[in-house]
Formats: sequence, C-alpha cells, structure tokens
Amino acid sequence: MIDIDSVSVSFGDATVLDDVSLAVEPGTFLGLVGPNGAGKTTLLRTVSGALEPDAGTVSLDGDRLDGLGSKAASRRVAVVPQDTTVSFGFTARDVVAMGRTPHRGRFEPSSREDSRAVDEAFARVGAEHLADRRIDELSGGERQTVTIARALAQETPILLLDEPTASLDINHQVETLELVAALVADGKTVVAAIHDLSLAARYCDELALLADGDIVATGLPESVLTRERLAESFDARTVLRRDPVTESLGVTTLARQPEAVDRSVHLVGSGSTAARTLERLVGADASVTVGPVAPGDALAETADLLGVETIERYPHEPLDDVTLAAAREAVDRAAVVAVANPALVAGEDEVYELLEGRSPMVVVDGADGDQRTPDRAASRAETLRRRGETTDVRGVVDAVARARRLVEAADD
Ligand SMILES: Nc1ncnc2c1ncn2[C@@H]1O[C@H](COP(=O)(O)OP(=O)(O)OP(=O)(O)O)[C@@H](O)[C@H]1O
Repeated sequence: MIDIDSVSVSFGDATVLDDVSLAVEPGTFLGLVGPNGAGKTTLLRTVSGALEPDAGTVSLDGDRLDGLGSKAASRRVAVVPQDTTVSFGFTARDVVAMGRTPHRGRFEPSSREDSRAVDEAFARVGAEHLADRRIDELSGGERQTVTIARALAQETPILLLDEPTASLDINHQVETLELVAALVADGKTVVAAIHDLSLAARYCDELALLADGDIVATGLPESVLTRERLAESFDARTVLRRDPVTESLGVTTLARQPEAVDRSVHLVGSGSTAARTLERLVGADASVTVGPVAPGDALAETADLLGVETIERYPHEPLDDVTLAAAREAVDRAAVVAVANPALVAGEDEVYELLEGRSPMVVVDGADGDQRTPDRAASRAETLRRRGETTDVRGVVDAVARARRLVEAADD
C-alpha cells in the first residue's frame, strides 16, 4: 500500500506538487498521466524517497518513508527511471546485480541468493542473451529491459516506472506493459508515468490524472479520461472511443488549428469530407451544429464522437417537417454555413432550398463527391459556390474565419 498524504514540493518559487494525496492499493497497476511538466516524475521521486517533500508524508505499508533508512526504502521500492543512463564499461549482468545492493552489507560479497535473483530477473524480462553484453553498446530498448531487470532483482513489493514506453517501438511498448501487468498479477504494486493515454487505459487498473500541481481525478480509466477533463488538463480536443480489438478506451487527439473560429458554424453535408471538415472546425474551437444527416453516415458518427449537436434525419426518405424546421433554424442562427460535397447536397431539393439566399457560405470539395452528379445538381452546386468561398478540407478553418470577418464587417 502506498499512501501519499498532502505532499507538497516546490523548486524555488515554483510549486510543482500542491497538497497532493493519493492511495495505491497493493497489487494495483496505477498509471500516472498528465501533461508535460505536471509533476509526474517529481511525484515518483517523492514516493521512492529520492526527493523529500516540503510538506506531507509518504507511507509504505503503514511505515513512513522518512523513518526508513535509504537501504530499507530500497528494499521496498524499485525505480525504473526515464533516463536509463549509460554506465560505461559495465556488462548488463553488472547493472542488474546492482539491484541487489540494498540486500547486502557494505563489504559483503554477492551471495548465491544474489545470483539467483539476478538470473531470475533476466529470465523474467527474457533478456538472458544480453547478460554479457556491455551496457553502453545496447540499444535504447535493450537498455530499458536491463533496467527493468535491475529493478526486479531488487525484489521489492513496489515498482515505480517513469515513462517505461517512451523510447520503445510499438511491439516493445506492448511487451513492456504486458510484462508490467504480469508483475502486478503476481502481486507487485506498480505506479507508472505514461504519456500514451490509450496504452495507459489499456493496461492500468486505475489512472491518476495530474495537472496544475494536483491530482485532478483518480479511478478507472473510463471515469478519469473524459473529453472535458482532457480539454481542461491538456488543452486538447480529443475523441474517445472503445477500441474494437482491445475493448479499452482509445484516445485520439485532434490537430490544433492555428486560428480559432469564435462564431457559430452550421455544417451541411455527408460522408468523409464532411466528417473531416467537422473535425477541423471542432479543433479550431468553433461552435458547430450539423445536419440534417442520416445516422450511420461518417459525418453523423464523427459528430456523435465529438459531442456535436446534430439534426438527424431518416435515411432515403424526404425530410419531414420537424427536421426541416430544425435545420432551417440552425442555418439561420449560424454566422457561417459550411457545405461539404455541394453536388450531393444540391441534389436534394429540400436541403438545397434551406440554403437558398444564404451567405456567406464556405463550400468544401472532397474526393468523395459524387462523380455522377446530374446536371441540375451540378449547376446548383455552382450557385452555392458563387455565394461564398470554395476550399478543400485543409483550408476550411481559414475560409470560415474569412467568412466570419465578412459577417462582422457587415454587422459593424
Ligand atoms: N530538480 C529540479 N529543479 C528545478 N525544477 C525542477 C526540478 N525537477 C523538476 N522541476 C520542474 O518541475 C516541474 C515538473 O517536472 P516533472 O519532471 O515532475 O514533470 P513531468 O510531469 O514528469 O513532466 P514530463 O511529462 O515532461 O516528463 C517542471 O516545471 C520542471 O521544470
């Protein structure tokens, strides 16, 4: 059991941890997530005893860390640091054997027990083949594996890892976290700082979100990672969805748009061009409404993931009066109307009529527009284009911003 109680840490004038409390139950894999500079490493260093907090206490299984000697603390907590510094001239076996130091007297030679622990640690991480290699000649991933083996040779109930997957390729990321999860299944208590939120959600039992010097939320990954919290803590626009393969939460971060759109936009259209247009507009912080669109369409699904207000319609049927009225209201209310795939939109009389006389308009052309557009729809699409600006998806935020400035100039 790790009990962090009201811990505060400052460096000079900067308060990095401000009255942080967190309890980690035995046999739990807790992922520490949060933006760069949030204090994850600082918190891990406080738990390992490497850093003494300015205020508050850390207790391990009921014993205060500051009352344990450093050797006793090292028999309880092992650390895999972010920076697996190279110790020139040592073999991997020498490095792993260093994990045994807390178990030996000052001048005591290594024992049979030490050799067993080192062998077992190499076997556990599957790195026996590296034992006689020089540590400074190993790849970053191999060195990381050896550092984990060193921590295992320490035979502690608690393991702290600082960004264990940061320098690893995709296979090694998963292998490392599978190993850590297996160690937890064997009874270890693990706290790991992890930047990749999808991997953290997949492997950790619980997450603690650290931001602005405090723990903002703890609990099951699904309860900690919400769009609102990620917006607040990371200033990021994200899409959260359950991964169909792992069944864990997947987090996709939207590209940040350089220009914010601070007036409302109504988006009419369908298909992937419309969906990508929506993603860009939401990334630019625009207040967007969408529709009418049929459920199952790429636009409707993206709007659902992004939590965008959507006017839904029945597929393959004329628009009913209620849907038409809702769409008309949204079009009238918006500062700018964006139309994706204009020929498709113009092919439907009622939808086209909604847009009649409307300006300014931004027309977004995409590769998924219908090539077999009837002549009438094609000429109507041209009419829509003349009422505003035509762009591809990449240019949509700029085009909407220009259209917005037109509205503002007209308002003045
Ligand atoms: N020894 C130190 N002296 C001065 N400032 C420090 C020290 N260690 C950390 N800091 C500062 O404390 C803040 C938190 O750093 P920390 O490394 O704990 O963050 P982190 O969440 O691990 O970040 P990252 O995700 O970038 O690794 C940063 O602003 C950092 O510059």
